Amino acid sequence: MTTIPVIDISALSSANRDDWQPVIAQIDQACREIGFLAITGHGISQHQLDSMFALSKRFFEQPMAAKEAMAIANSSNHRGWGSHGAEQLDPSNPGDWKETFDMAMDIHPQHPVAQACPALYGPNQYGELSGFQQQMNQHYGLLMSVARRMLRAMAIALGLEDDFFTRYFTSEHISVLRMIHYPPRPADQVVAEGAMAAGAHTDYGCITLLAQDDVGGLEVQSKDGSWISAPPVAGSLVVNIGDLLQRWTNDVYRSTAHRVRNLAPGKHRYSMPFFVEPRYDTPVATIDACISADNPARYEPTTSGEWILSRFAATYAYRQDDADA
Ligand SMILES: O=C(O)CCC(=O)C(=O)O
Ligand SMILES: [Fe+2]
Repeated sequence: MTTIPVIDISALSSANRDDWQPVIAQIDQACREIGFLAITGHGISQHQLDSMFALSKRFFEQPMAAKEAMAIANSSNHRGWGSHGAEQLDPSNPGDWKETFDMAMDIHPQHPVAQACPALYGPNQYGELSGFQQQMNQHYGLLMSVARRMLRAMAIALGLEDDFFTRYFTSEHISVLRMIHYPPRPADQVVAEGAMAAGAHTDYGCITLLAQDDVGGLEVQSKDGSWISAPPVAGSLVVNIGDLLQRWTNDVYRSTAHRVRNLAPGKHRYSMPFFVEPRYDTPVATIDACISADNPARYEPTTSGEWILSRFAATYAYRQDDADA
């Protein structure tokens, strides 16, 4: 495979269930073979995506003090603005060069889910930008409706009830909308050969829906280890499988490593991943239909919250080791 498939999912919105099947088969094949696809016909207009990128640009152009006032480091539930660039510890070996903003459902600290799992639930930090909170929340709703359609298609493809996955997204799920700005690296920064704007990683959750601007640079690792480009396709969203869904499906669906190539000097890049993650107490036990003689059960049962928190912990340990090195 040298490209990721582009699939028009408009038939999934048909009232006639028979129309869904050809699209479901294409999605299923992409999830098994490469874990990455691009979708069109998802119902979010180019105009809406453009207005979100314009909002993102305005957001990141705010003065540093305004962004620092909503620093993710001051949030107990991973919401707000983060900059790896500003915290670069070793300028001769710079890693990712990006700033981010994370938001999710805005939940009062007294809500039972926030009481039960304060590391994943709580308030957002929006700052002062006019209209920002409303636009982010409206876009979050649009993306969630696409995510539900995709999760329903995957459930049907795997021979499960239509709502096998979506039932864990009816309320208090932990999906996160992130905006990313990859600024140009400073002229005096020494960049190692092969340095990436975003290093190779897999995503934690069930699926990710990604909007990218027209700069390009996203690459996906294929089964043979080679890197293939996932170039911008106008109006599309990139969809990829995350580790939690790979685990749930006993590796039938693949969570694939991806990275973003370093940008040409002076270039800015903007992207917007939406990490689709179910309620913290979702039981994630290997789906029976994904177990066979050739593919025996590989994983112990876990919960969504336990899994996501273990991945956060691993990331922090890794970063800590990195800093100590
Ligand atoms: O910026 C991109 O295109 C990819 C971002 C990404 O993979 C991530 O944030 O998990
Ligand atoms: Fe990613």
